[in-house]
Amino acid sequence: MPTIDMPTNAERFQFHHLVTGWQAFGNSRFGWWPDFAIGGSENLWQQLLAQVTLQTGTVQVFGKRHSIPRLQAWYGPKPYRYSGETLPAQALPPLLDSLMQQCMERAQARFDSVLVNYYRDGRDHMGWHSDDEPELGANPVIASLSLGAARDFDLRQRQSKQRIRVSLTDGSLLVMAGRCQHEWQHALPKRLRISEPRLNLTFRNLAG
Ligand SMILES: O=C(O)CCC(=O)C(=O)O
Ligand SMILES: [Fe+2]
Repeated sequence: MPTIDMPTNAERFQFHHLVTGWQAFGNSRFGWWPDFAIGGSENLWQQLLAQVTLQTGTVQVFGKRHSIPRLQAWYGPKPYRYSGETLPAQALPPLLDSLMQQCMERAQARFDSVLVNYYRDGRDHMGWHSDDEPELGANPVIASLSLGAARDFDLRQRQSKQRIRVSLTDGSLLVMAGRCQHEWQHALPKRLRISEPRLNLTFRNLAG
């Protein structure tokens, strides 16, 4: 009988954690800096909410429109398309531009756009996906800056089902690079006991 290389339950549900700095899982690379914006995060929160226009959005699933479980805003030189909706191109407000420069330096990558997600409380969430829109290029680098309530962020390797869980704390920066968007999916699960809001900025490059 052929042996099937399936992970055991213990392997499947054992979470790996990230250490500070860069680390590789095969051809995927993660960068993790929990203290990236520590010190200024309270100010950032206030200023960002003043500069950013958050909107409710909808997605089309099997021909039906649903509102997405979070608020969002898009800034970049090109429109952002996802699940049947388009967010128009819009210049970055000054604060987002300066945060983008800092993230470029840390991530050693070029960015020109940012998707802002606002999670009103622990009910707001994001399901399993990869950031693999063709506009992002073959192996996109994505830098994710978090402010406000800490939320778990889960990653799962498509083939091995390996899992990583990282608590995206206030002021932290997570970078996904290499083959991450091919080999892994990620999600921000619901956390019903959390009543405080969270802001997340994912910097991306659409120019190519
Ligand atoms: O809010 C987060 O940390 C996840 C955001 C995300 O995965 C995305 O915008 O594609
Ligand atoms: Fe994502």
